[in-house]
Amino acid sequence: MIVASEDGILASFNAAGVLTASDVHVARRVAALSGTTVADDVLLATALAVRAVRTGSTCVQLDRITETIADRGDDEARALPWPPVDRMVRALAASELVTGAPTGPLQPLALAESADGPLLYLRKYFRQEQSVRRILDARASGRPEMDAAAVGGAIEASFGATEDSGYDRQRAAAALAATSWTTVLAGGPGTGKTYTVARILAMMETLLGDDVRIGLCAPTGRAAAQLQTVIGEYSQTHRRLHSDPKAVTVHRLLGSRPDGTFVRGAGNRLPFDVVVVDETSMLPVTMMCRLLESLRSDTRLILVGDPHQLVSVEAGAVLADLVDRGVEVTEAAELSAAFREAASIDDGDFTDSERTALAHGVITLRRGHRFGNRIGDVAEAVNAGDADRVLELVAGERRAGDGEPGDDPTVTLVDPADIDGVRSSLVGWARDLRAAARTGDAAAAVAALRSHRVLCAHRDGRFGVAGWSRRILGWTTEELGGVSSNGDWYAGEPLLVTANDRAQGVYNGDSGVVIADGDSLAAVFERGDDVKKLHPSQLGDVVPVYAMTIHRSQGSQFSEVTVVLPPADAELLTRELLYTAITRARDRVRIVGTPDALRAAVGRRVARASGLRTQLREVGA
Ligand SMILES: Nc1ncnc2c1ncn2[C@@H]1O[C@H](COP(=O)(O)OP(=O)(O)OP(=O)(O)O)[C@@H](O)[C@H]1O
Repeated sequence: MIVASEDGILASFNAAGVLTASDVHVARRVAALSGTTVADDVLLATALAVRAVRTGSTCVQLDRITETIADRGDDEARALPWPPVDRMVRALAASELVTGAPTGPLQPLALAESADGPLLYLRKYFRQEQSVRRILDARASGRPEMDAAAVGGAIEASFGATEDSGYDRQRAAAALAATSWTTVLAGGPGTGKTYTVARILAMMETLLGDDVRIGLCAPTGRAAAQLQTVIGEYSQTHRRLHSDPKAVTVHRLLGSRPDGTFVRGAGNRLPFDVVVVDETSMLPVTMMCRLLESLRSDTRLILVGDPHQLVSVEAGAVLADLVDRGVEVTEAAELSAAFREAASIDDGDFTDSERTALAHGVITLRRGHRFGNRIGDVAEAVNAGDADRVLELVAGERRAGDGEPGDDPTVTLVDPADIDGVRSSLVGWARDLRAAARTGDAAAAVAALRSHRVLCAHRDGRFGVAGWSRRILGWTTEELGGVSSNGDWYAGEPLLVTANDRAQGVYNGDSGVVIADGDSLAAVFERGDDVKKLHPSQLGDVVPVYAMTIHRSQGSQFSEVTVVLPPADAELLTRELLYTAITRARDRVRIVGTPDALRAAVGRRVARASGLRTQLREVGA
């Protein structure tokens, strides 16, 4: 939207789409805090800092602004009157918005020097990031006193004896968690992060006693419910966990109040001995900061997640920053003797960069336990940004009778003009779903539901969820017959929950299916090996789901996934998005899109600026 009242420097940036109307308004309000006229360079920099937060960064990396914003093949943005960076930095360093005015303490901006060049922050995010850094550094400066032999014994008790003498990263993760105050447990989907967490908790009980207080949390209600299911199943099957911890959202753990404040904080810390955060990649810096401030210094913190996945829509990608930071830090990194002994490892087991990461409490699981190698190989090539390799691995879709089935069909690229194969697969999916649902077989219905899912980058438009849902409904109606037209549920209808409902135990992003239930209908949701059944009147916010956004699919798994790519120039189409979509599948992936779109996705990264990866020096502090 164009801001009609804006006639200064921001107008052309607004007209070119670099700044939104809200960026302009917020920047003007921030600038007004100085009480004097603000130089154009400072005003523009302020608006770019506001824009940075809107697009998920905690700061703007000033010497990369034209690169990250203008060089997206957008001539209009490139032709804007971008000021020279050094002039902008000088103006900022002298600005009262950065230094504070003699008349008052207001300093809404923070300017810092870093190895990544000058960074400009809205001060709130600077403070949060600094707080995260300070607390993590303080926690890393000491280690829990542990008897290595006891830790080794507890690991063996919870993971079981092993004959394999090689380096086992899951066991090493447990040794790290026992001997560090903060552990980052990273890994792709299906690498056994949750499997390892369950065993780490059992190990902690052995080491710290059955009355150890464990806090389990995740950024979303659904992720928390999933964590709970896996830990609960582990506890039941292995009869090991005595403390019966309950997983909640991070907000709930911290006691969030309706006014946006929290019960927990530096003055009222959490009572736990061990806190586990799952799906940490989705945790924004604001919540990470609040969580860290609420921890006692002798609480072990285990941050679990996949740093390559899509991150929170709010500012900050703390997990990815911590993983990168672990690898990039160059000072000599020492592994603790207790860790070495408990994990029974020697230096020959890993590379220098892995050693540095371990010394900073970061361990990355690498072995996939869920899907075949081909999906893992494609995901790895996507992460590495190797588009040629991705295209090599992704076979063209072959139709019946098309000749020799030479290539591995696990991951295929489907020409958007030729989607007959996708159509028949989806009609087959809907047929199985209806058949299972009509007999009232809940287990078969949820199995059919998870056998295929269409994932789109966008919500609206031809390539989005709206367009594809219409298309799939059209195909199924044509081939399988119509369903109720008055908006009532029908047996075999796939549903998506769109808001958390703790009372019923369903969460935003959960999918379920309607089945026959005697003379009536019920909705069923998969919960680990169990099924949750709810009556229509118990469900508020649900919509039919024939396709869903990749964002919403985070944390879900399907046997088969069809990924719809938007055109190559869609800004949303990024490496992280493609990676997240592909890794939702266990057995098969179809990518509907052109080779150009696939290349564009692999090439475009979500650029999230932050100062957490490097050392900072505040200018004018
Ligand atoms: N060492 C192991 N031995 C046997 N099975 C394993 C091992 N590690 C993991 N698994 C199994 O592999 C599957 C995937 O593990 P898990 O769910 O813990 O992975 P994850 O990394 O948490 O995945 P996601 O991030 O997708 O939730 C599970 O069925 C788990 O039981």
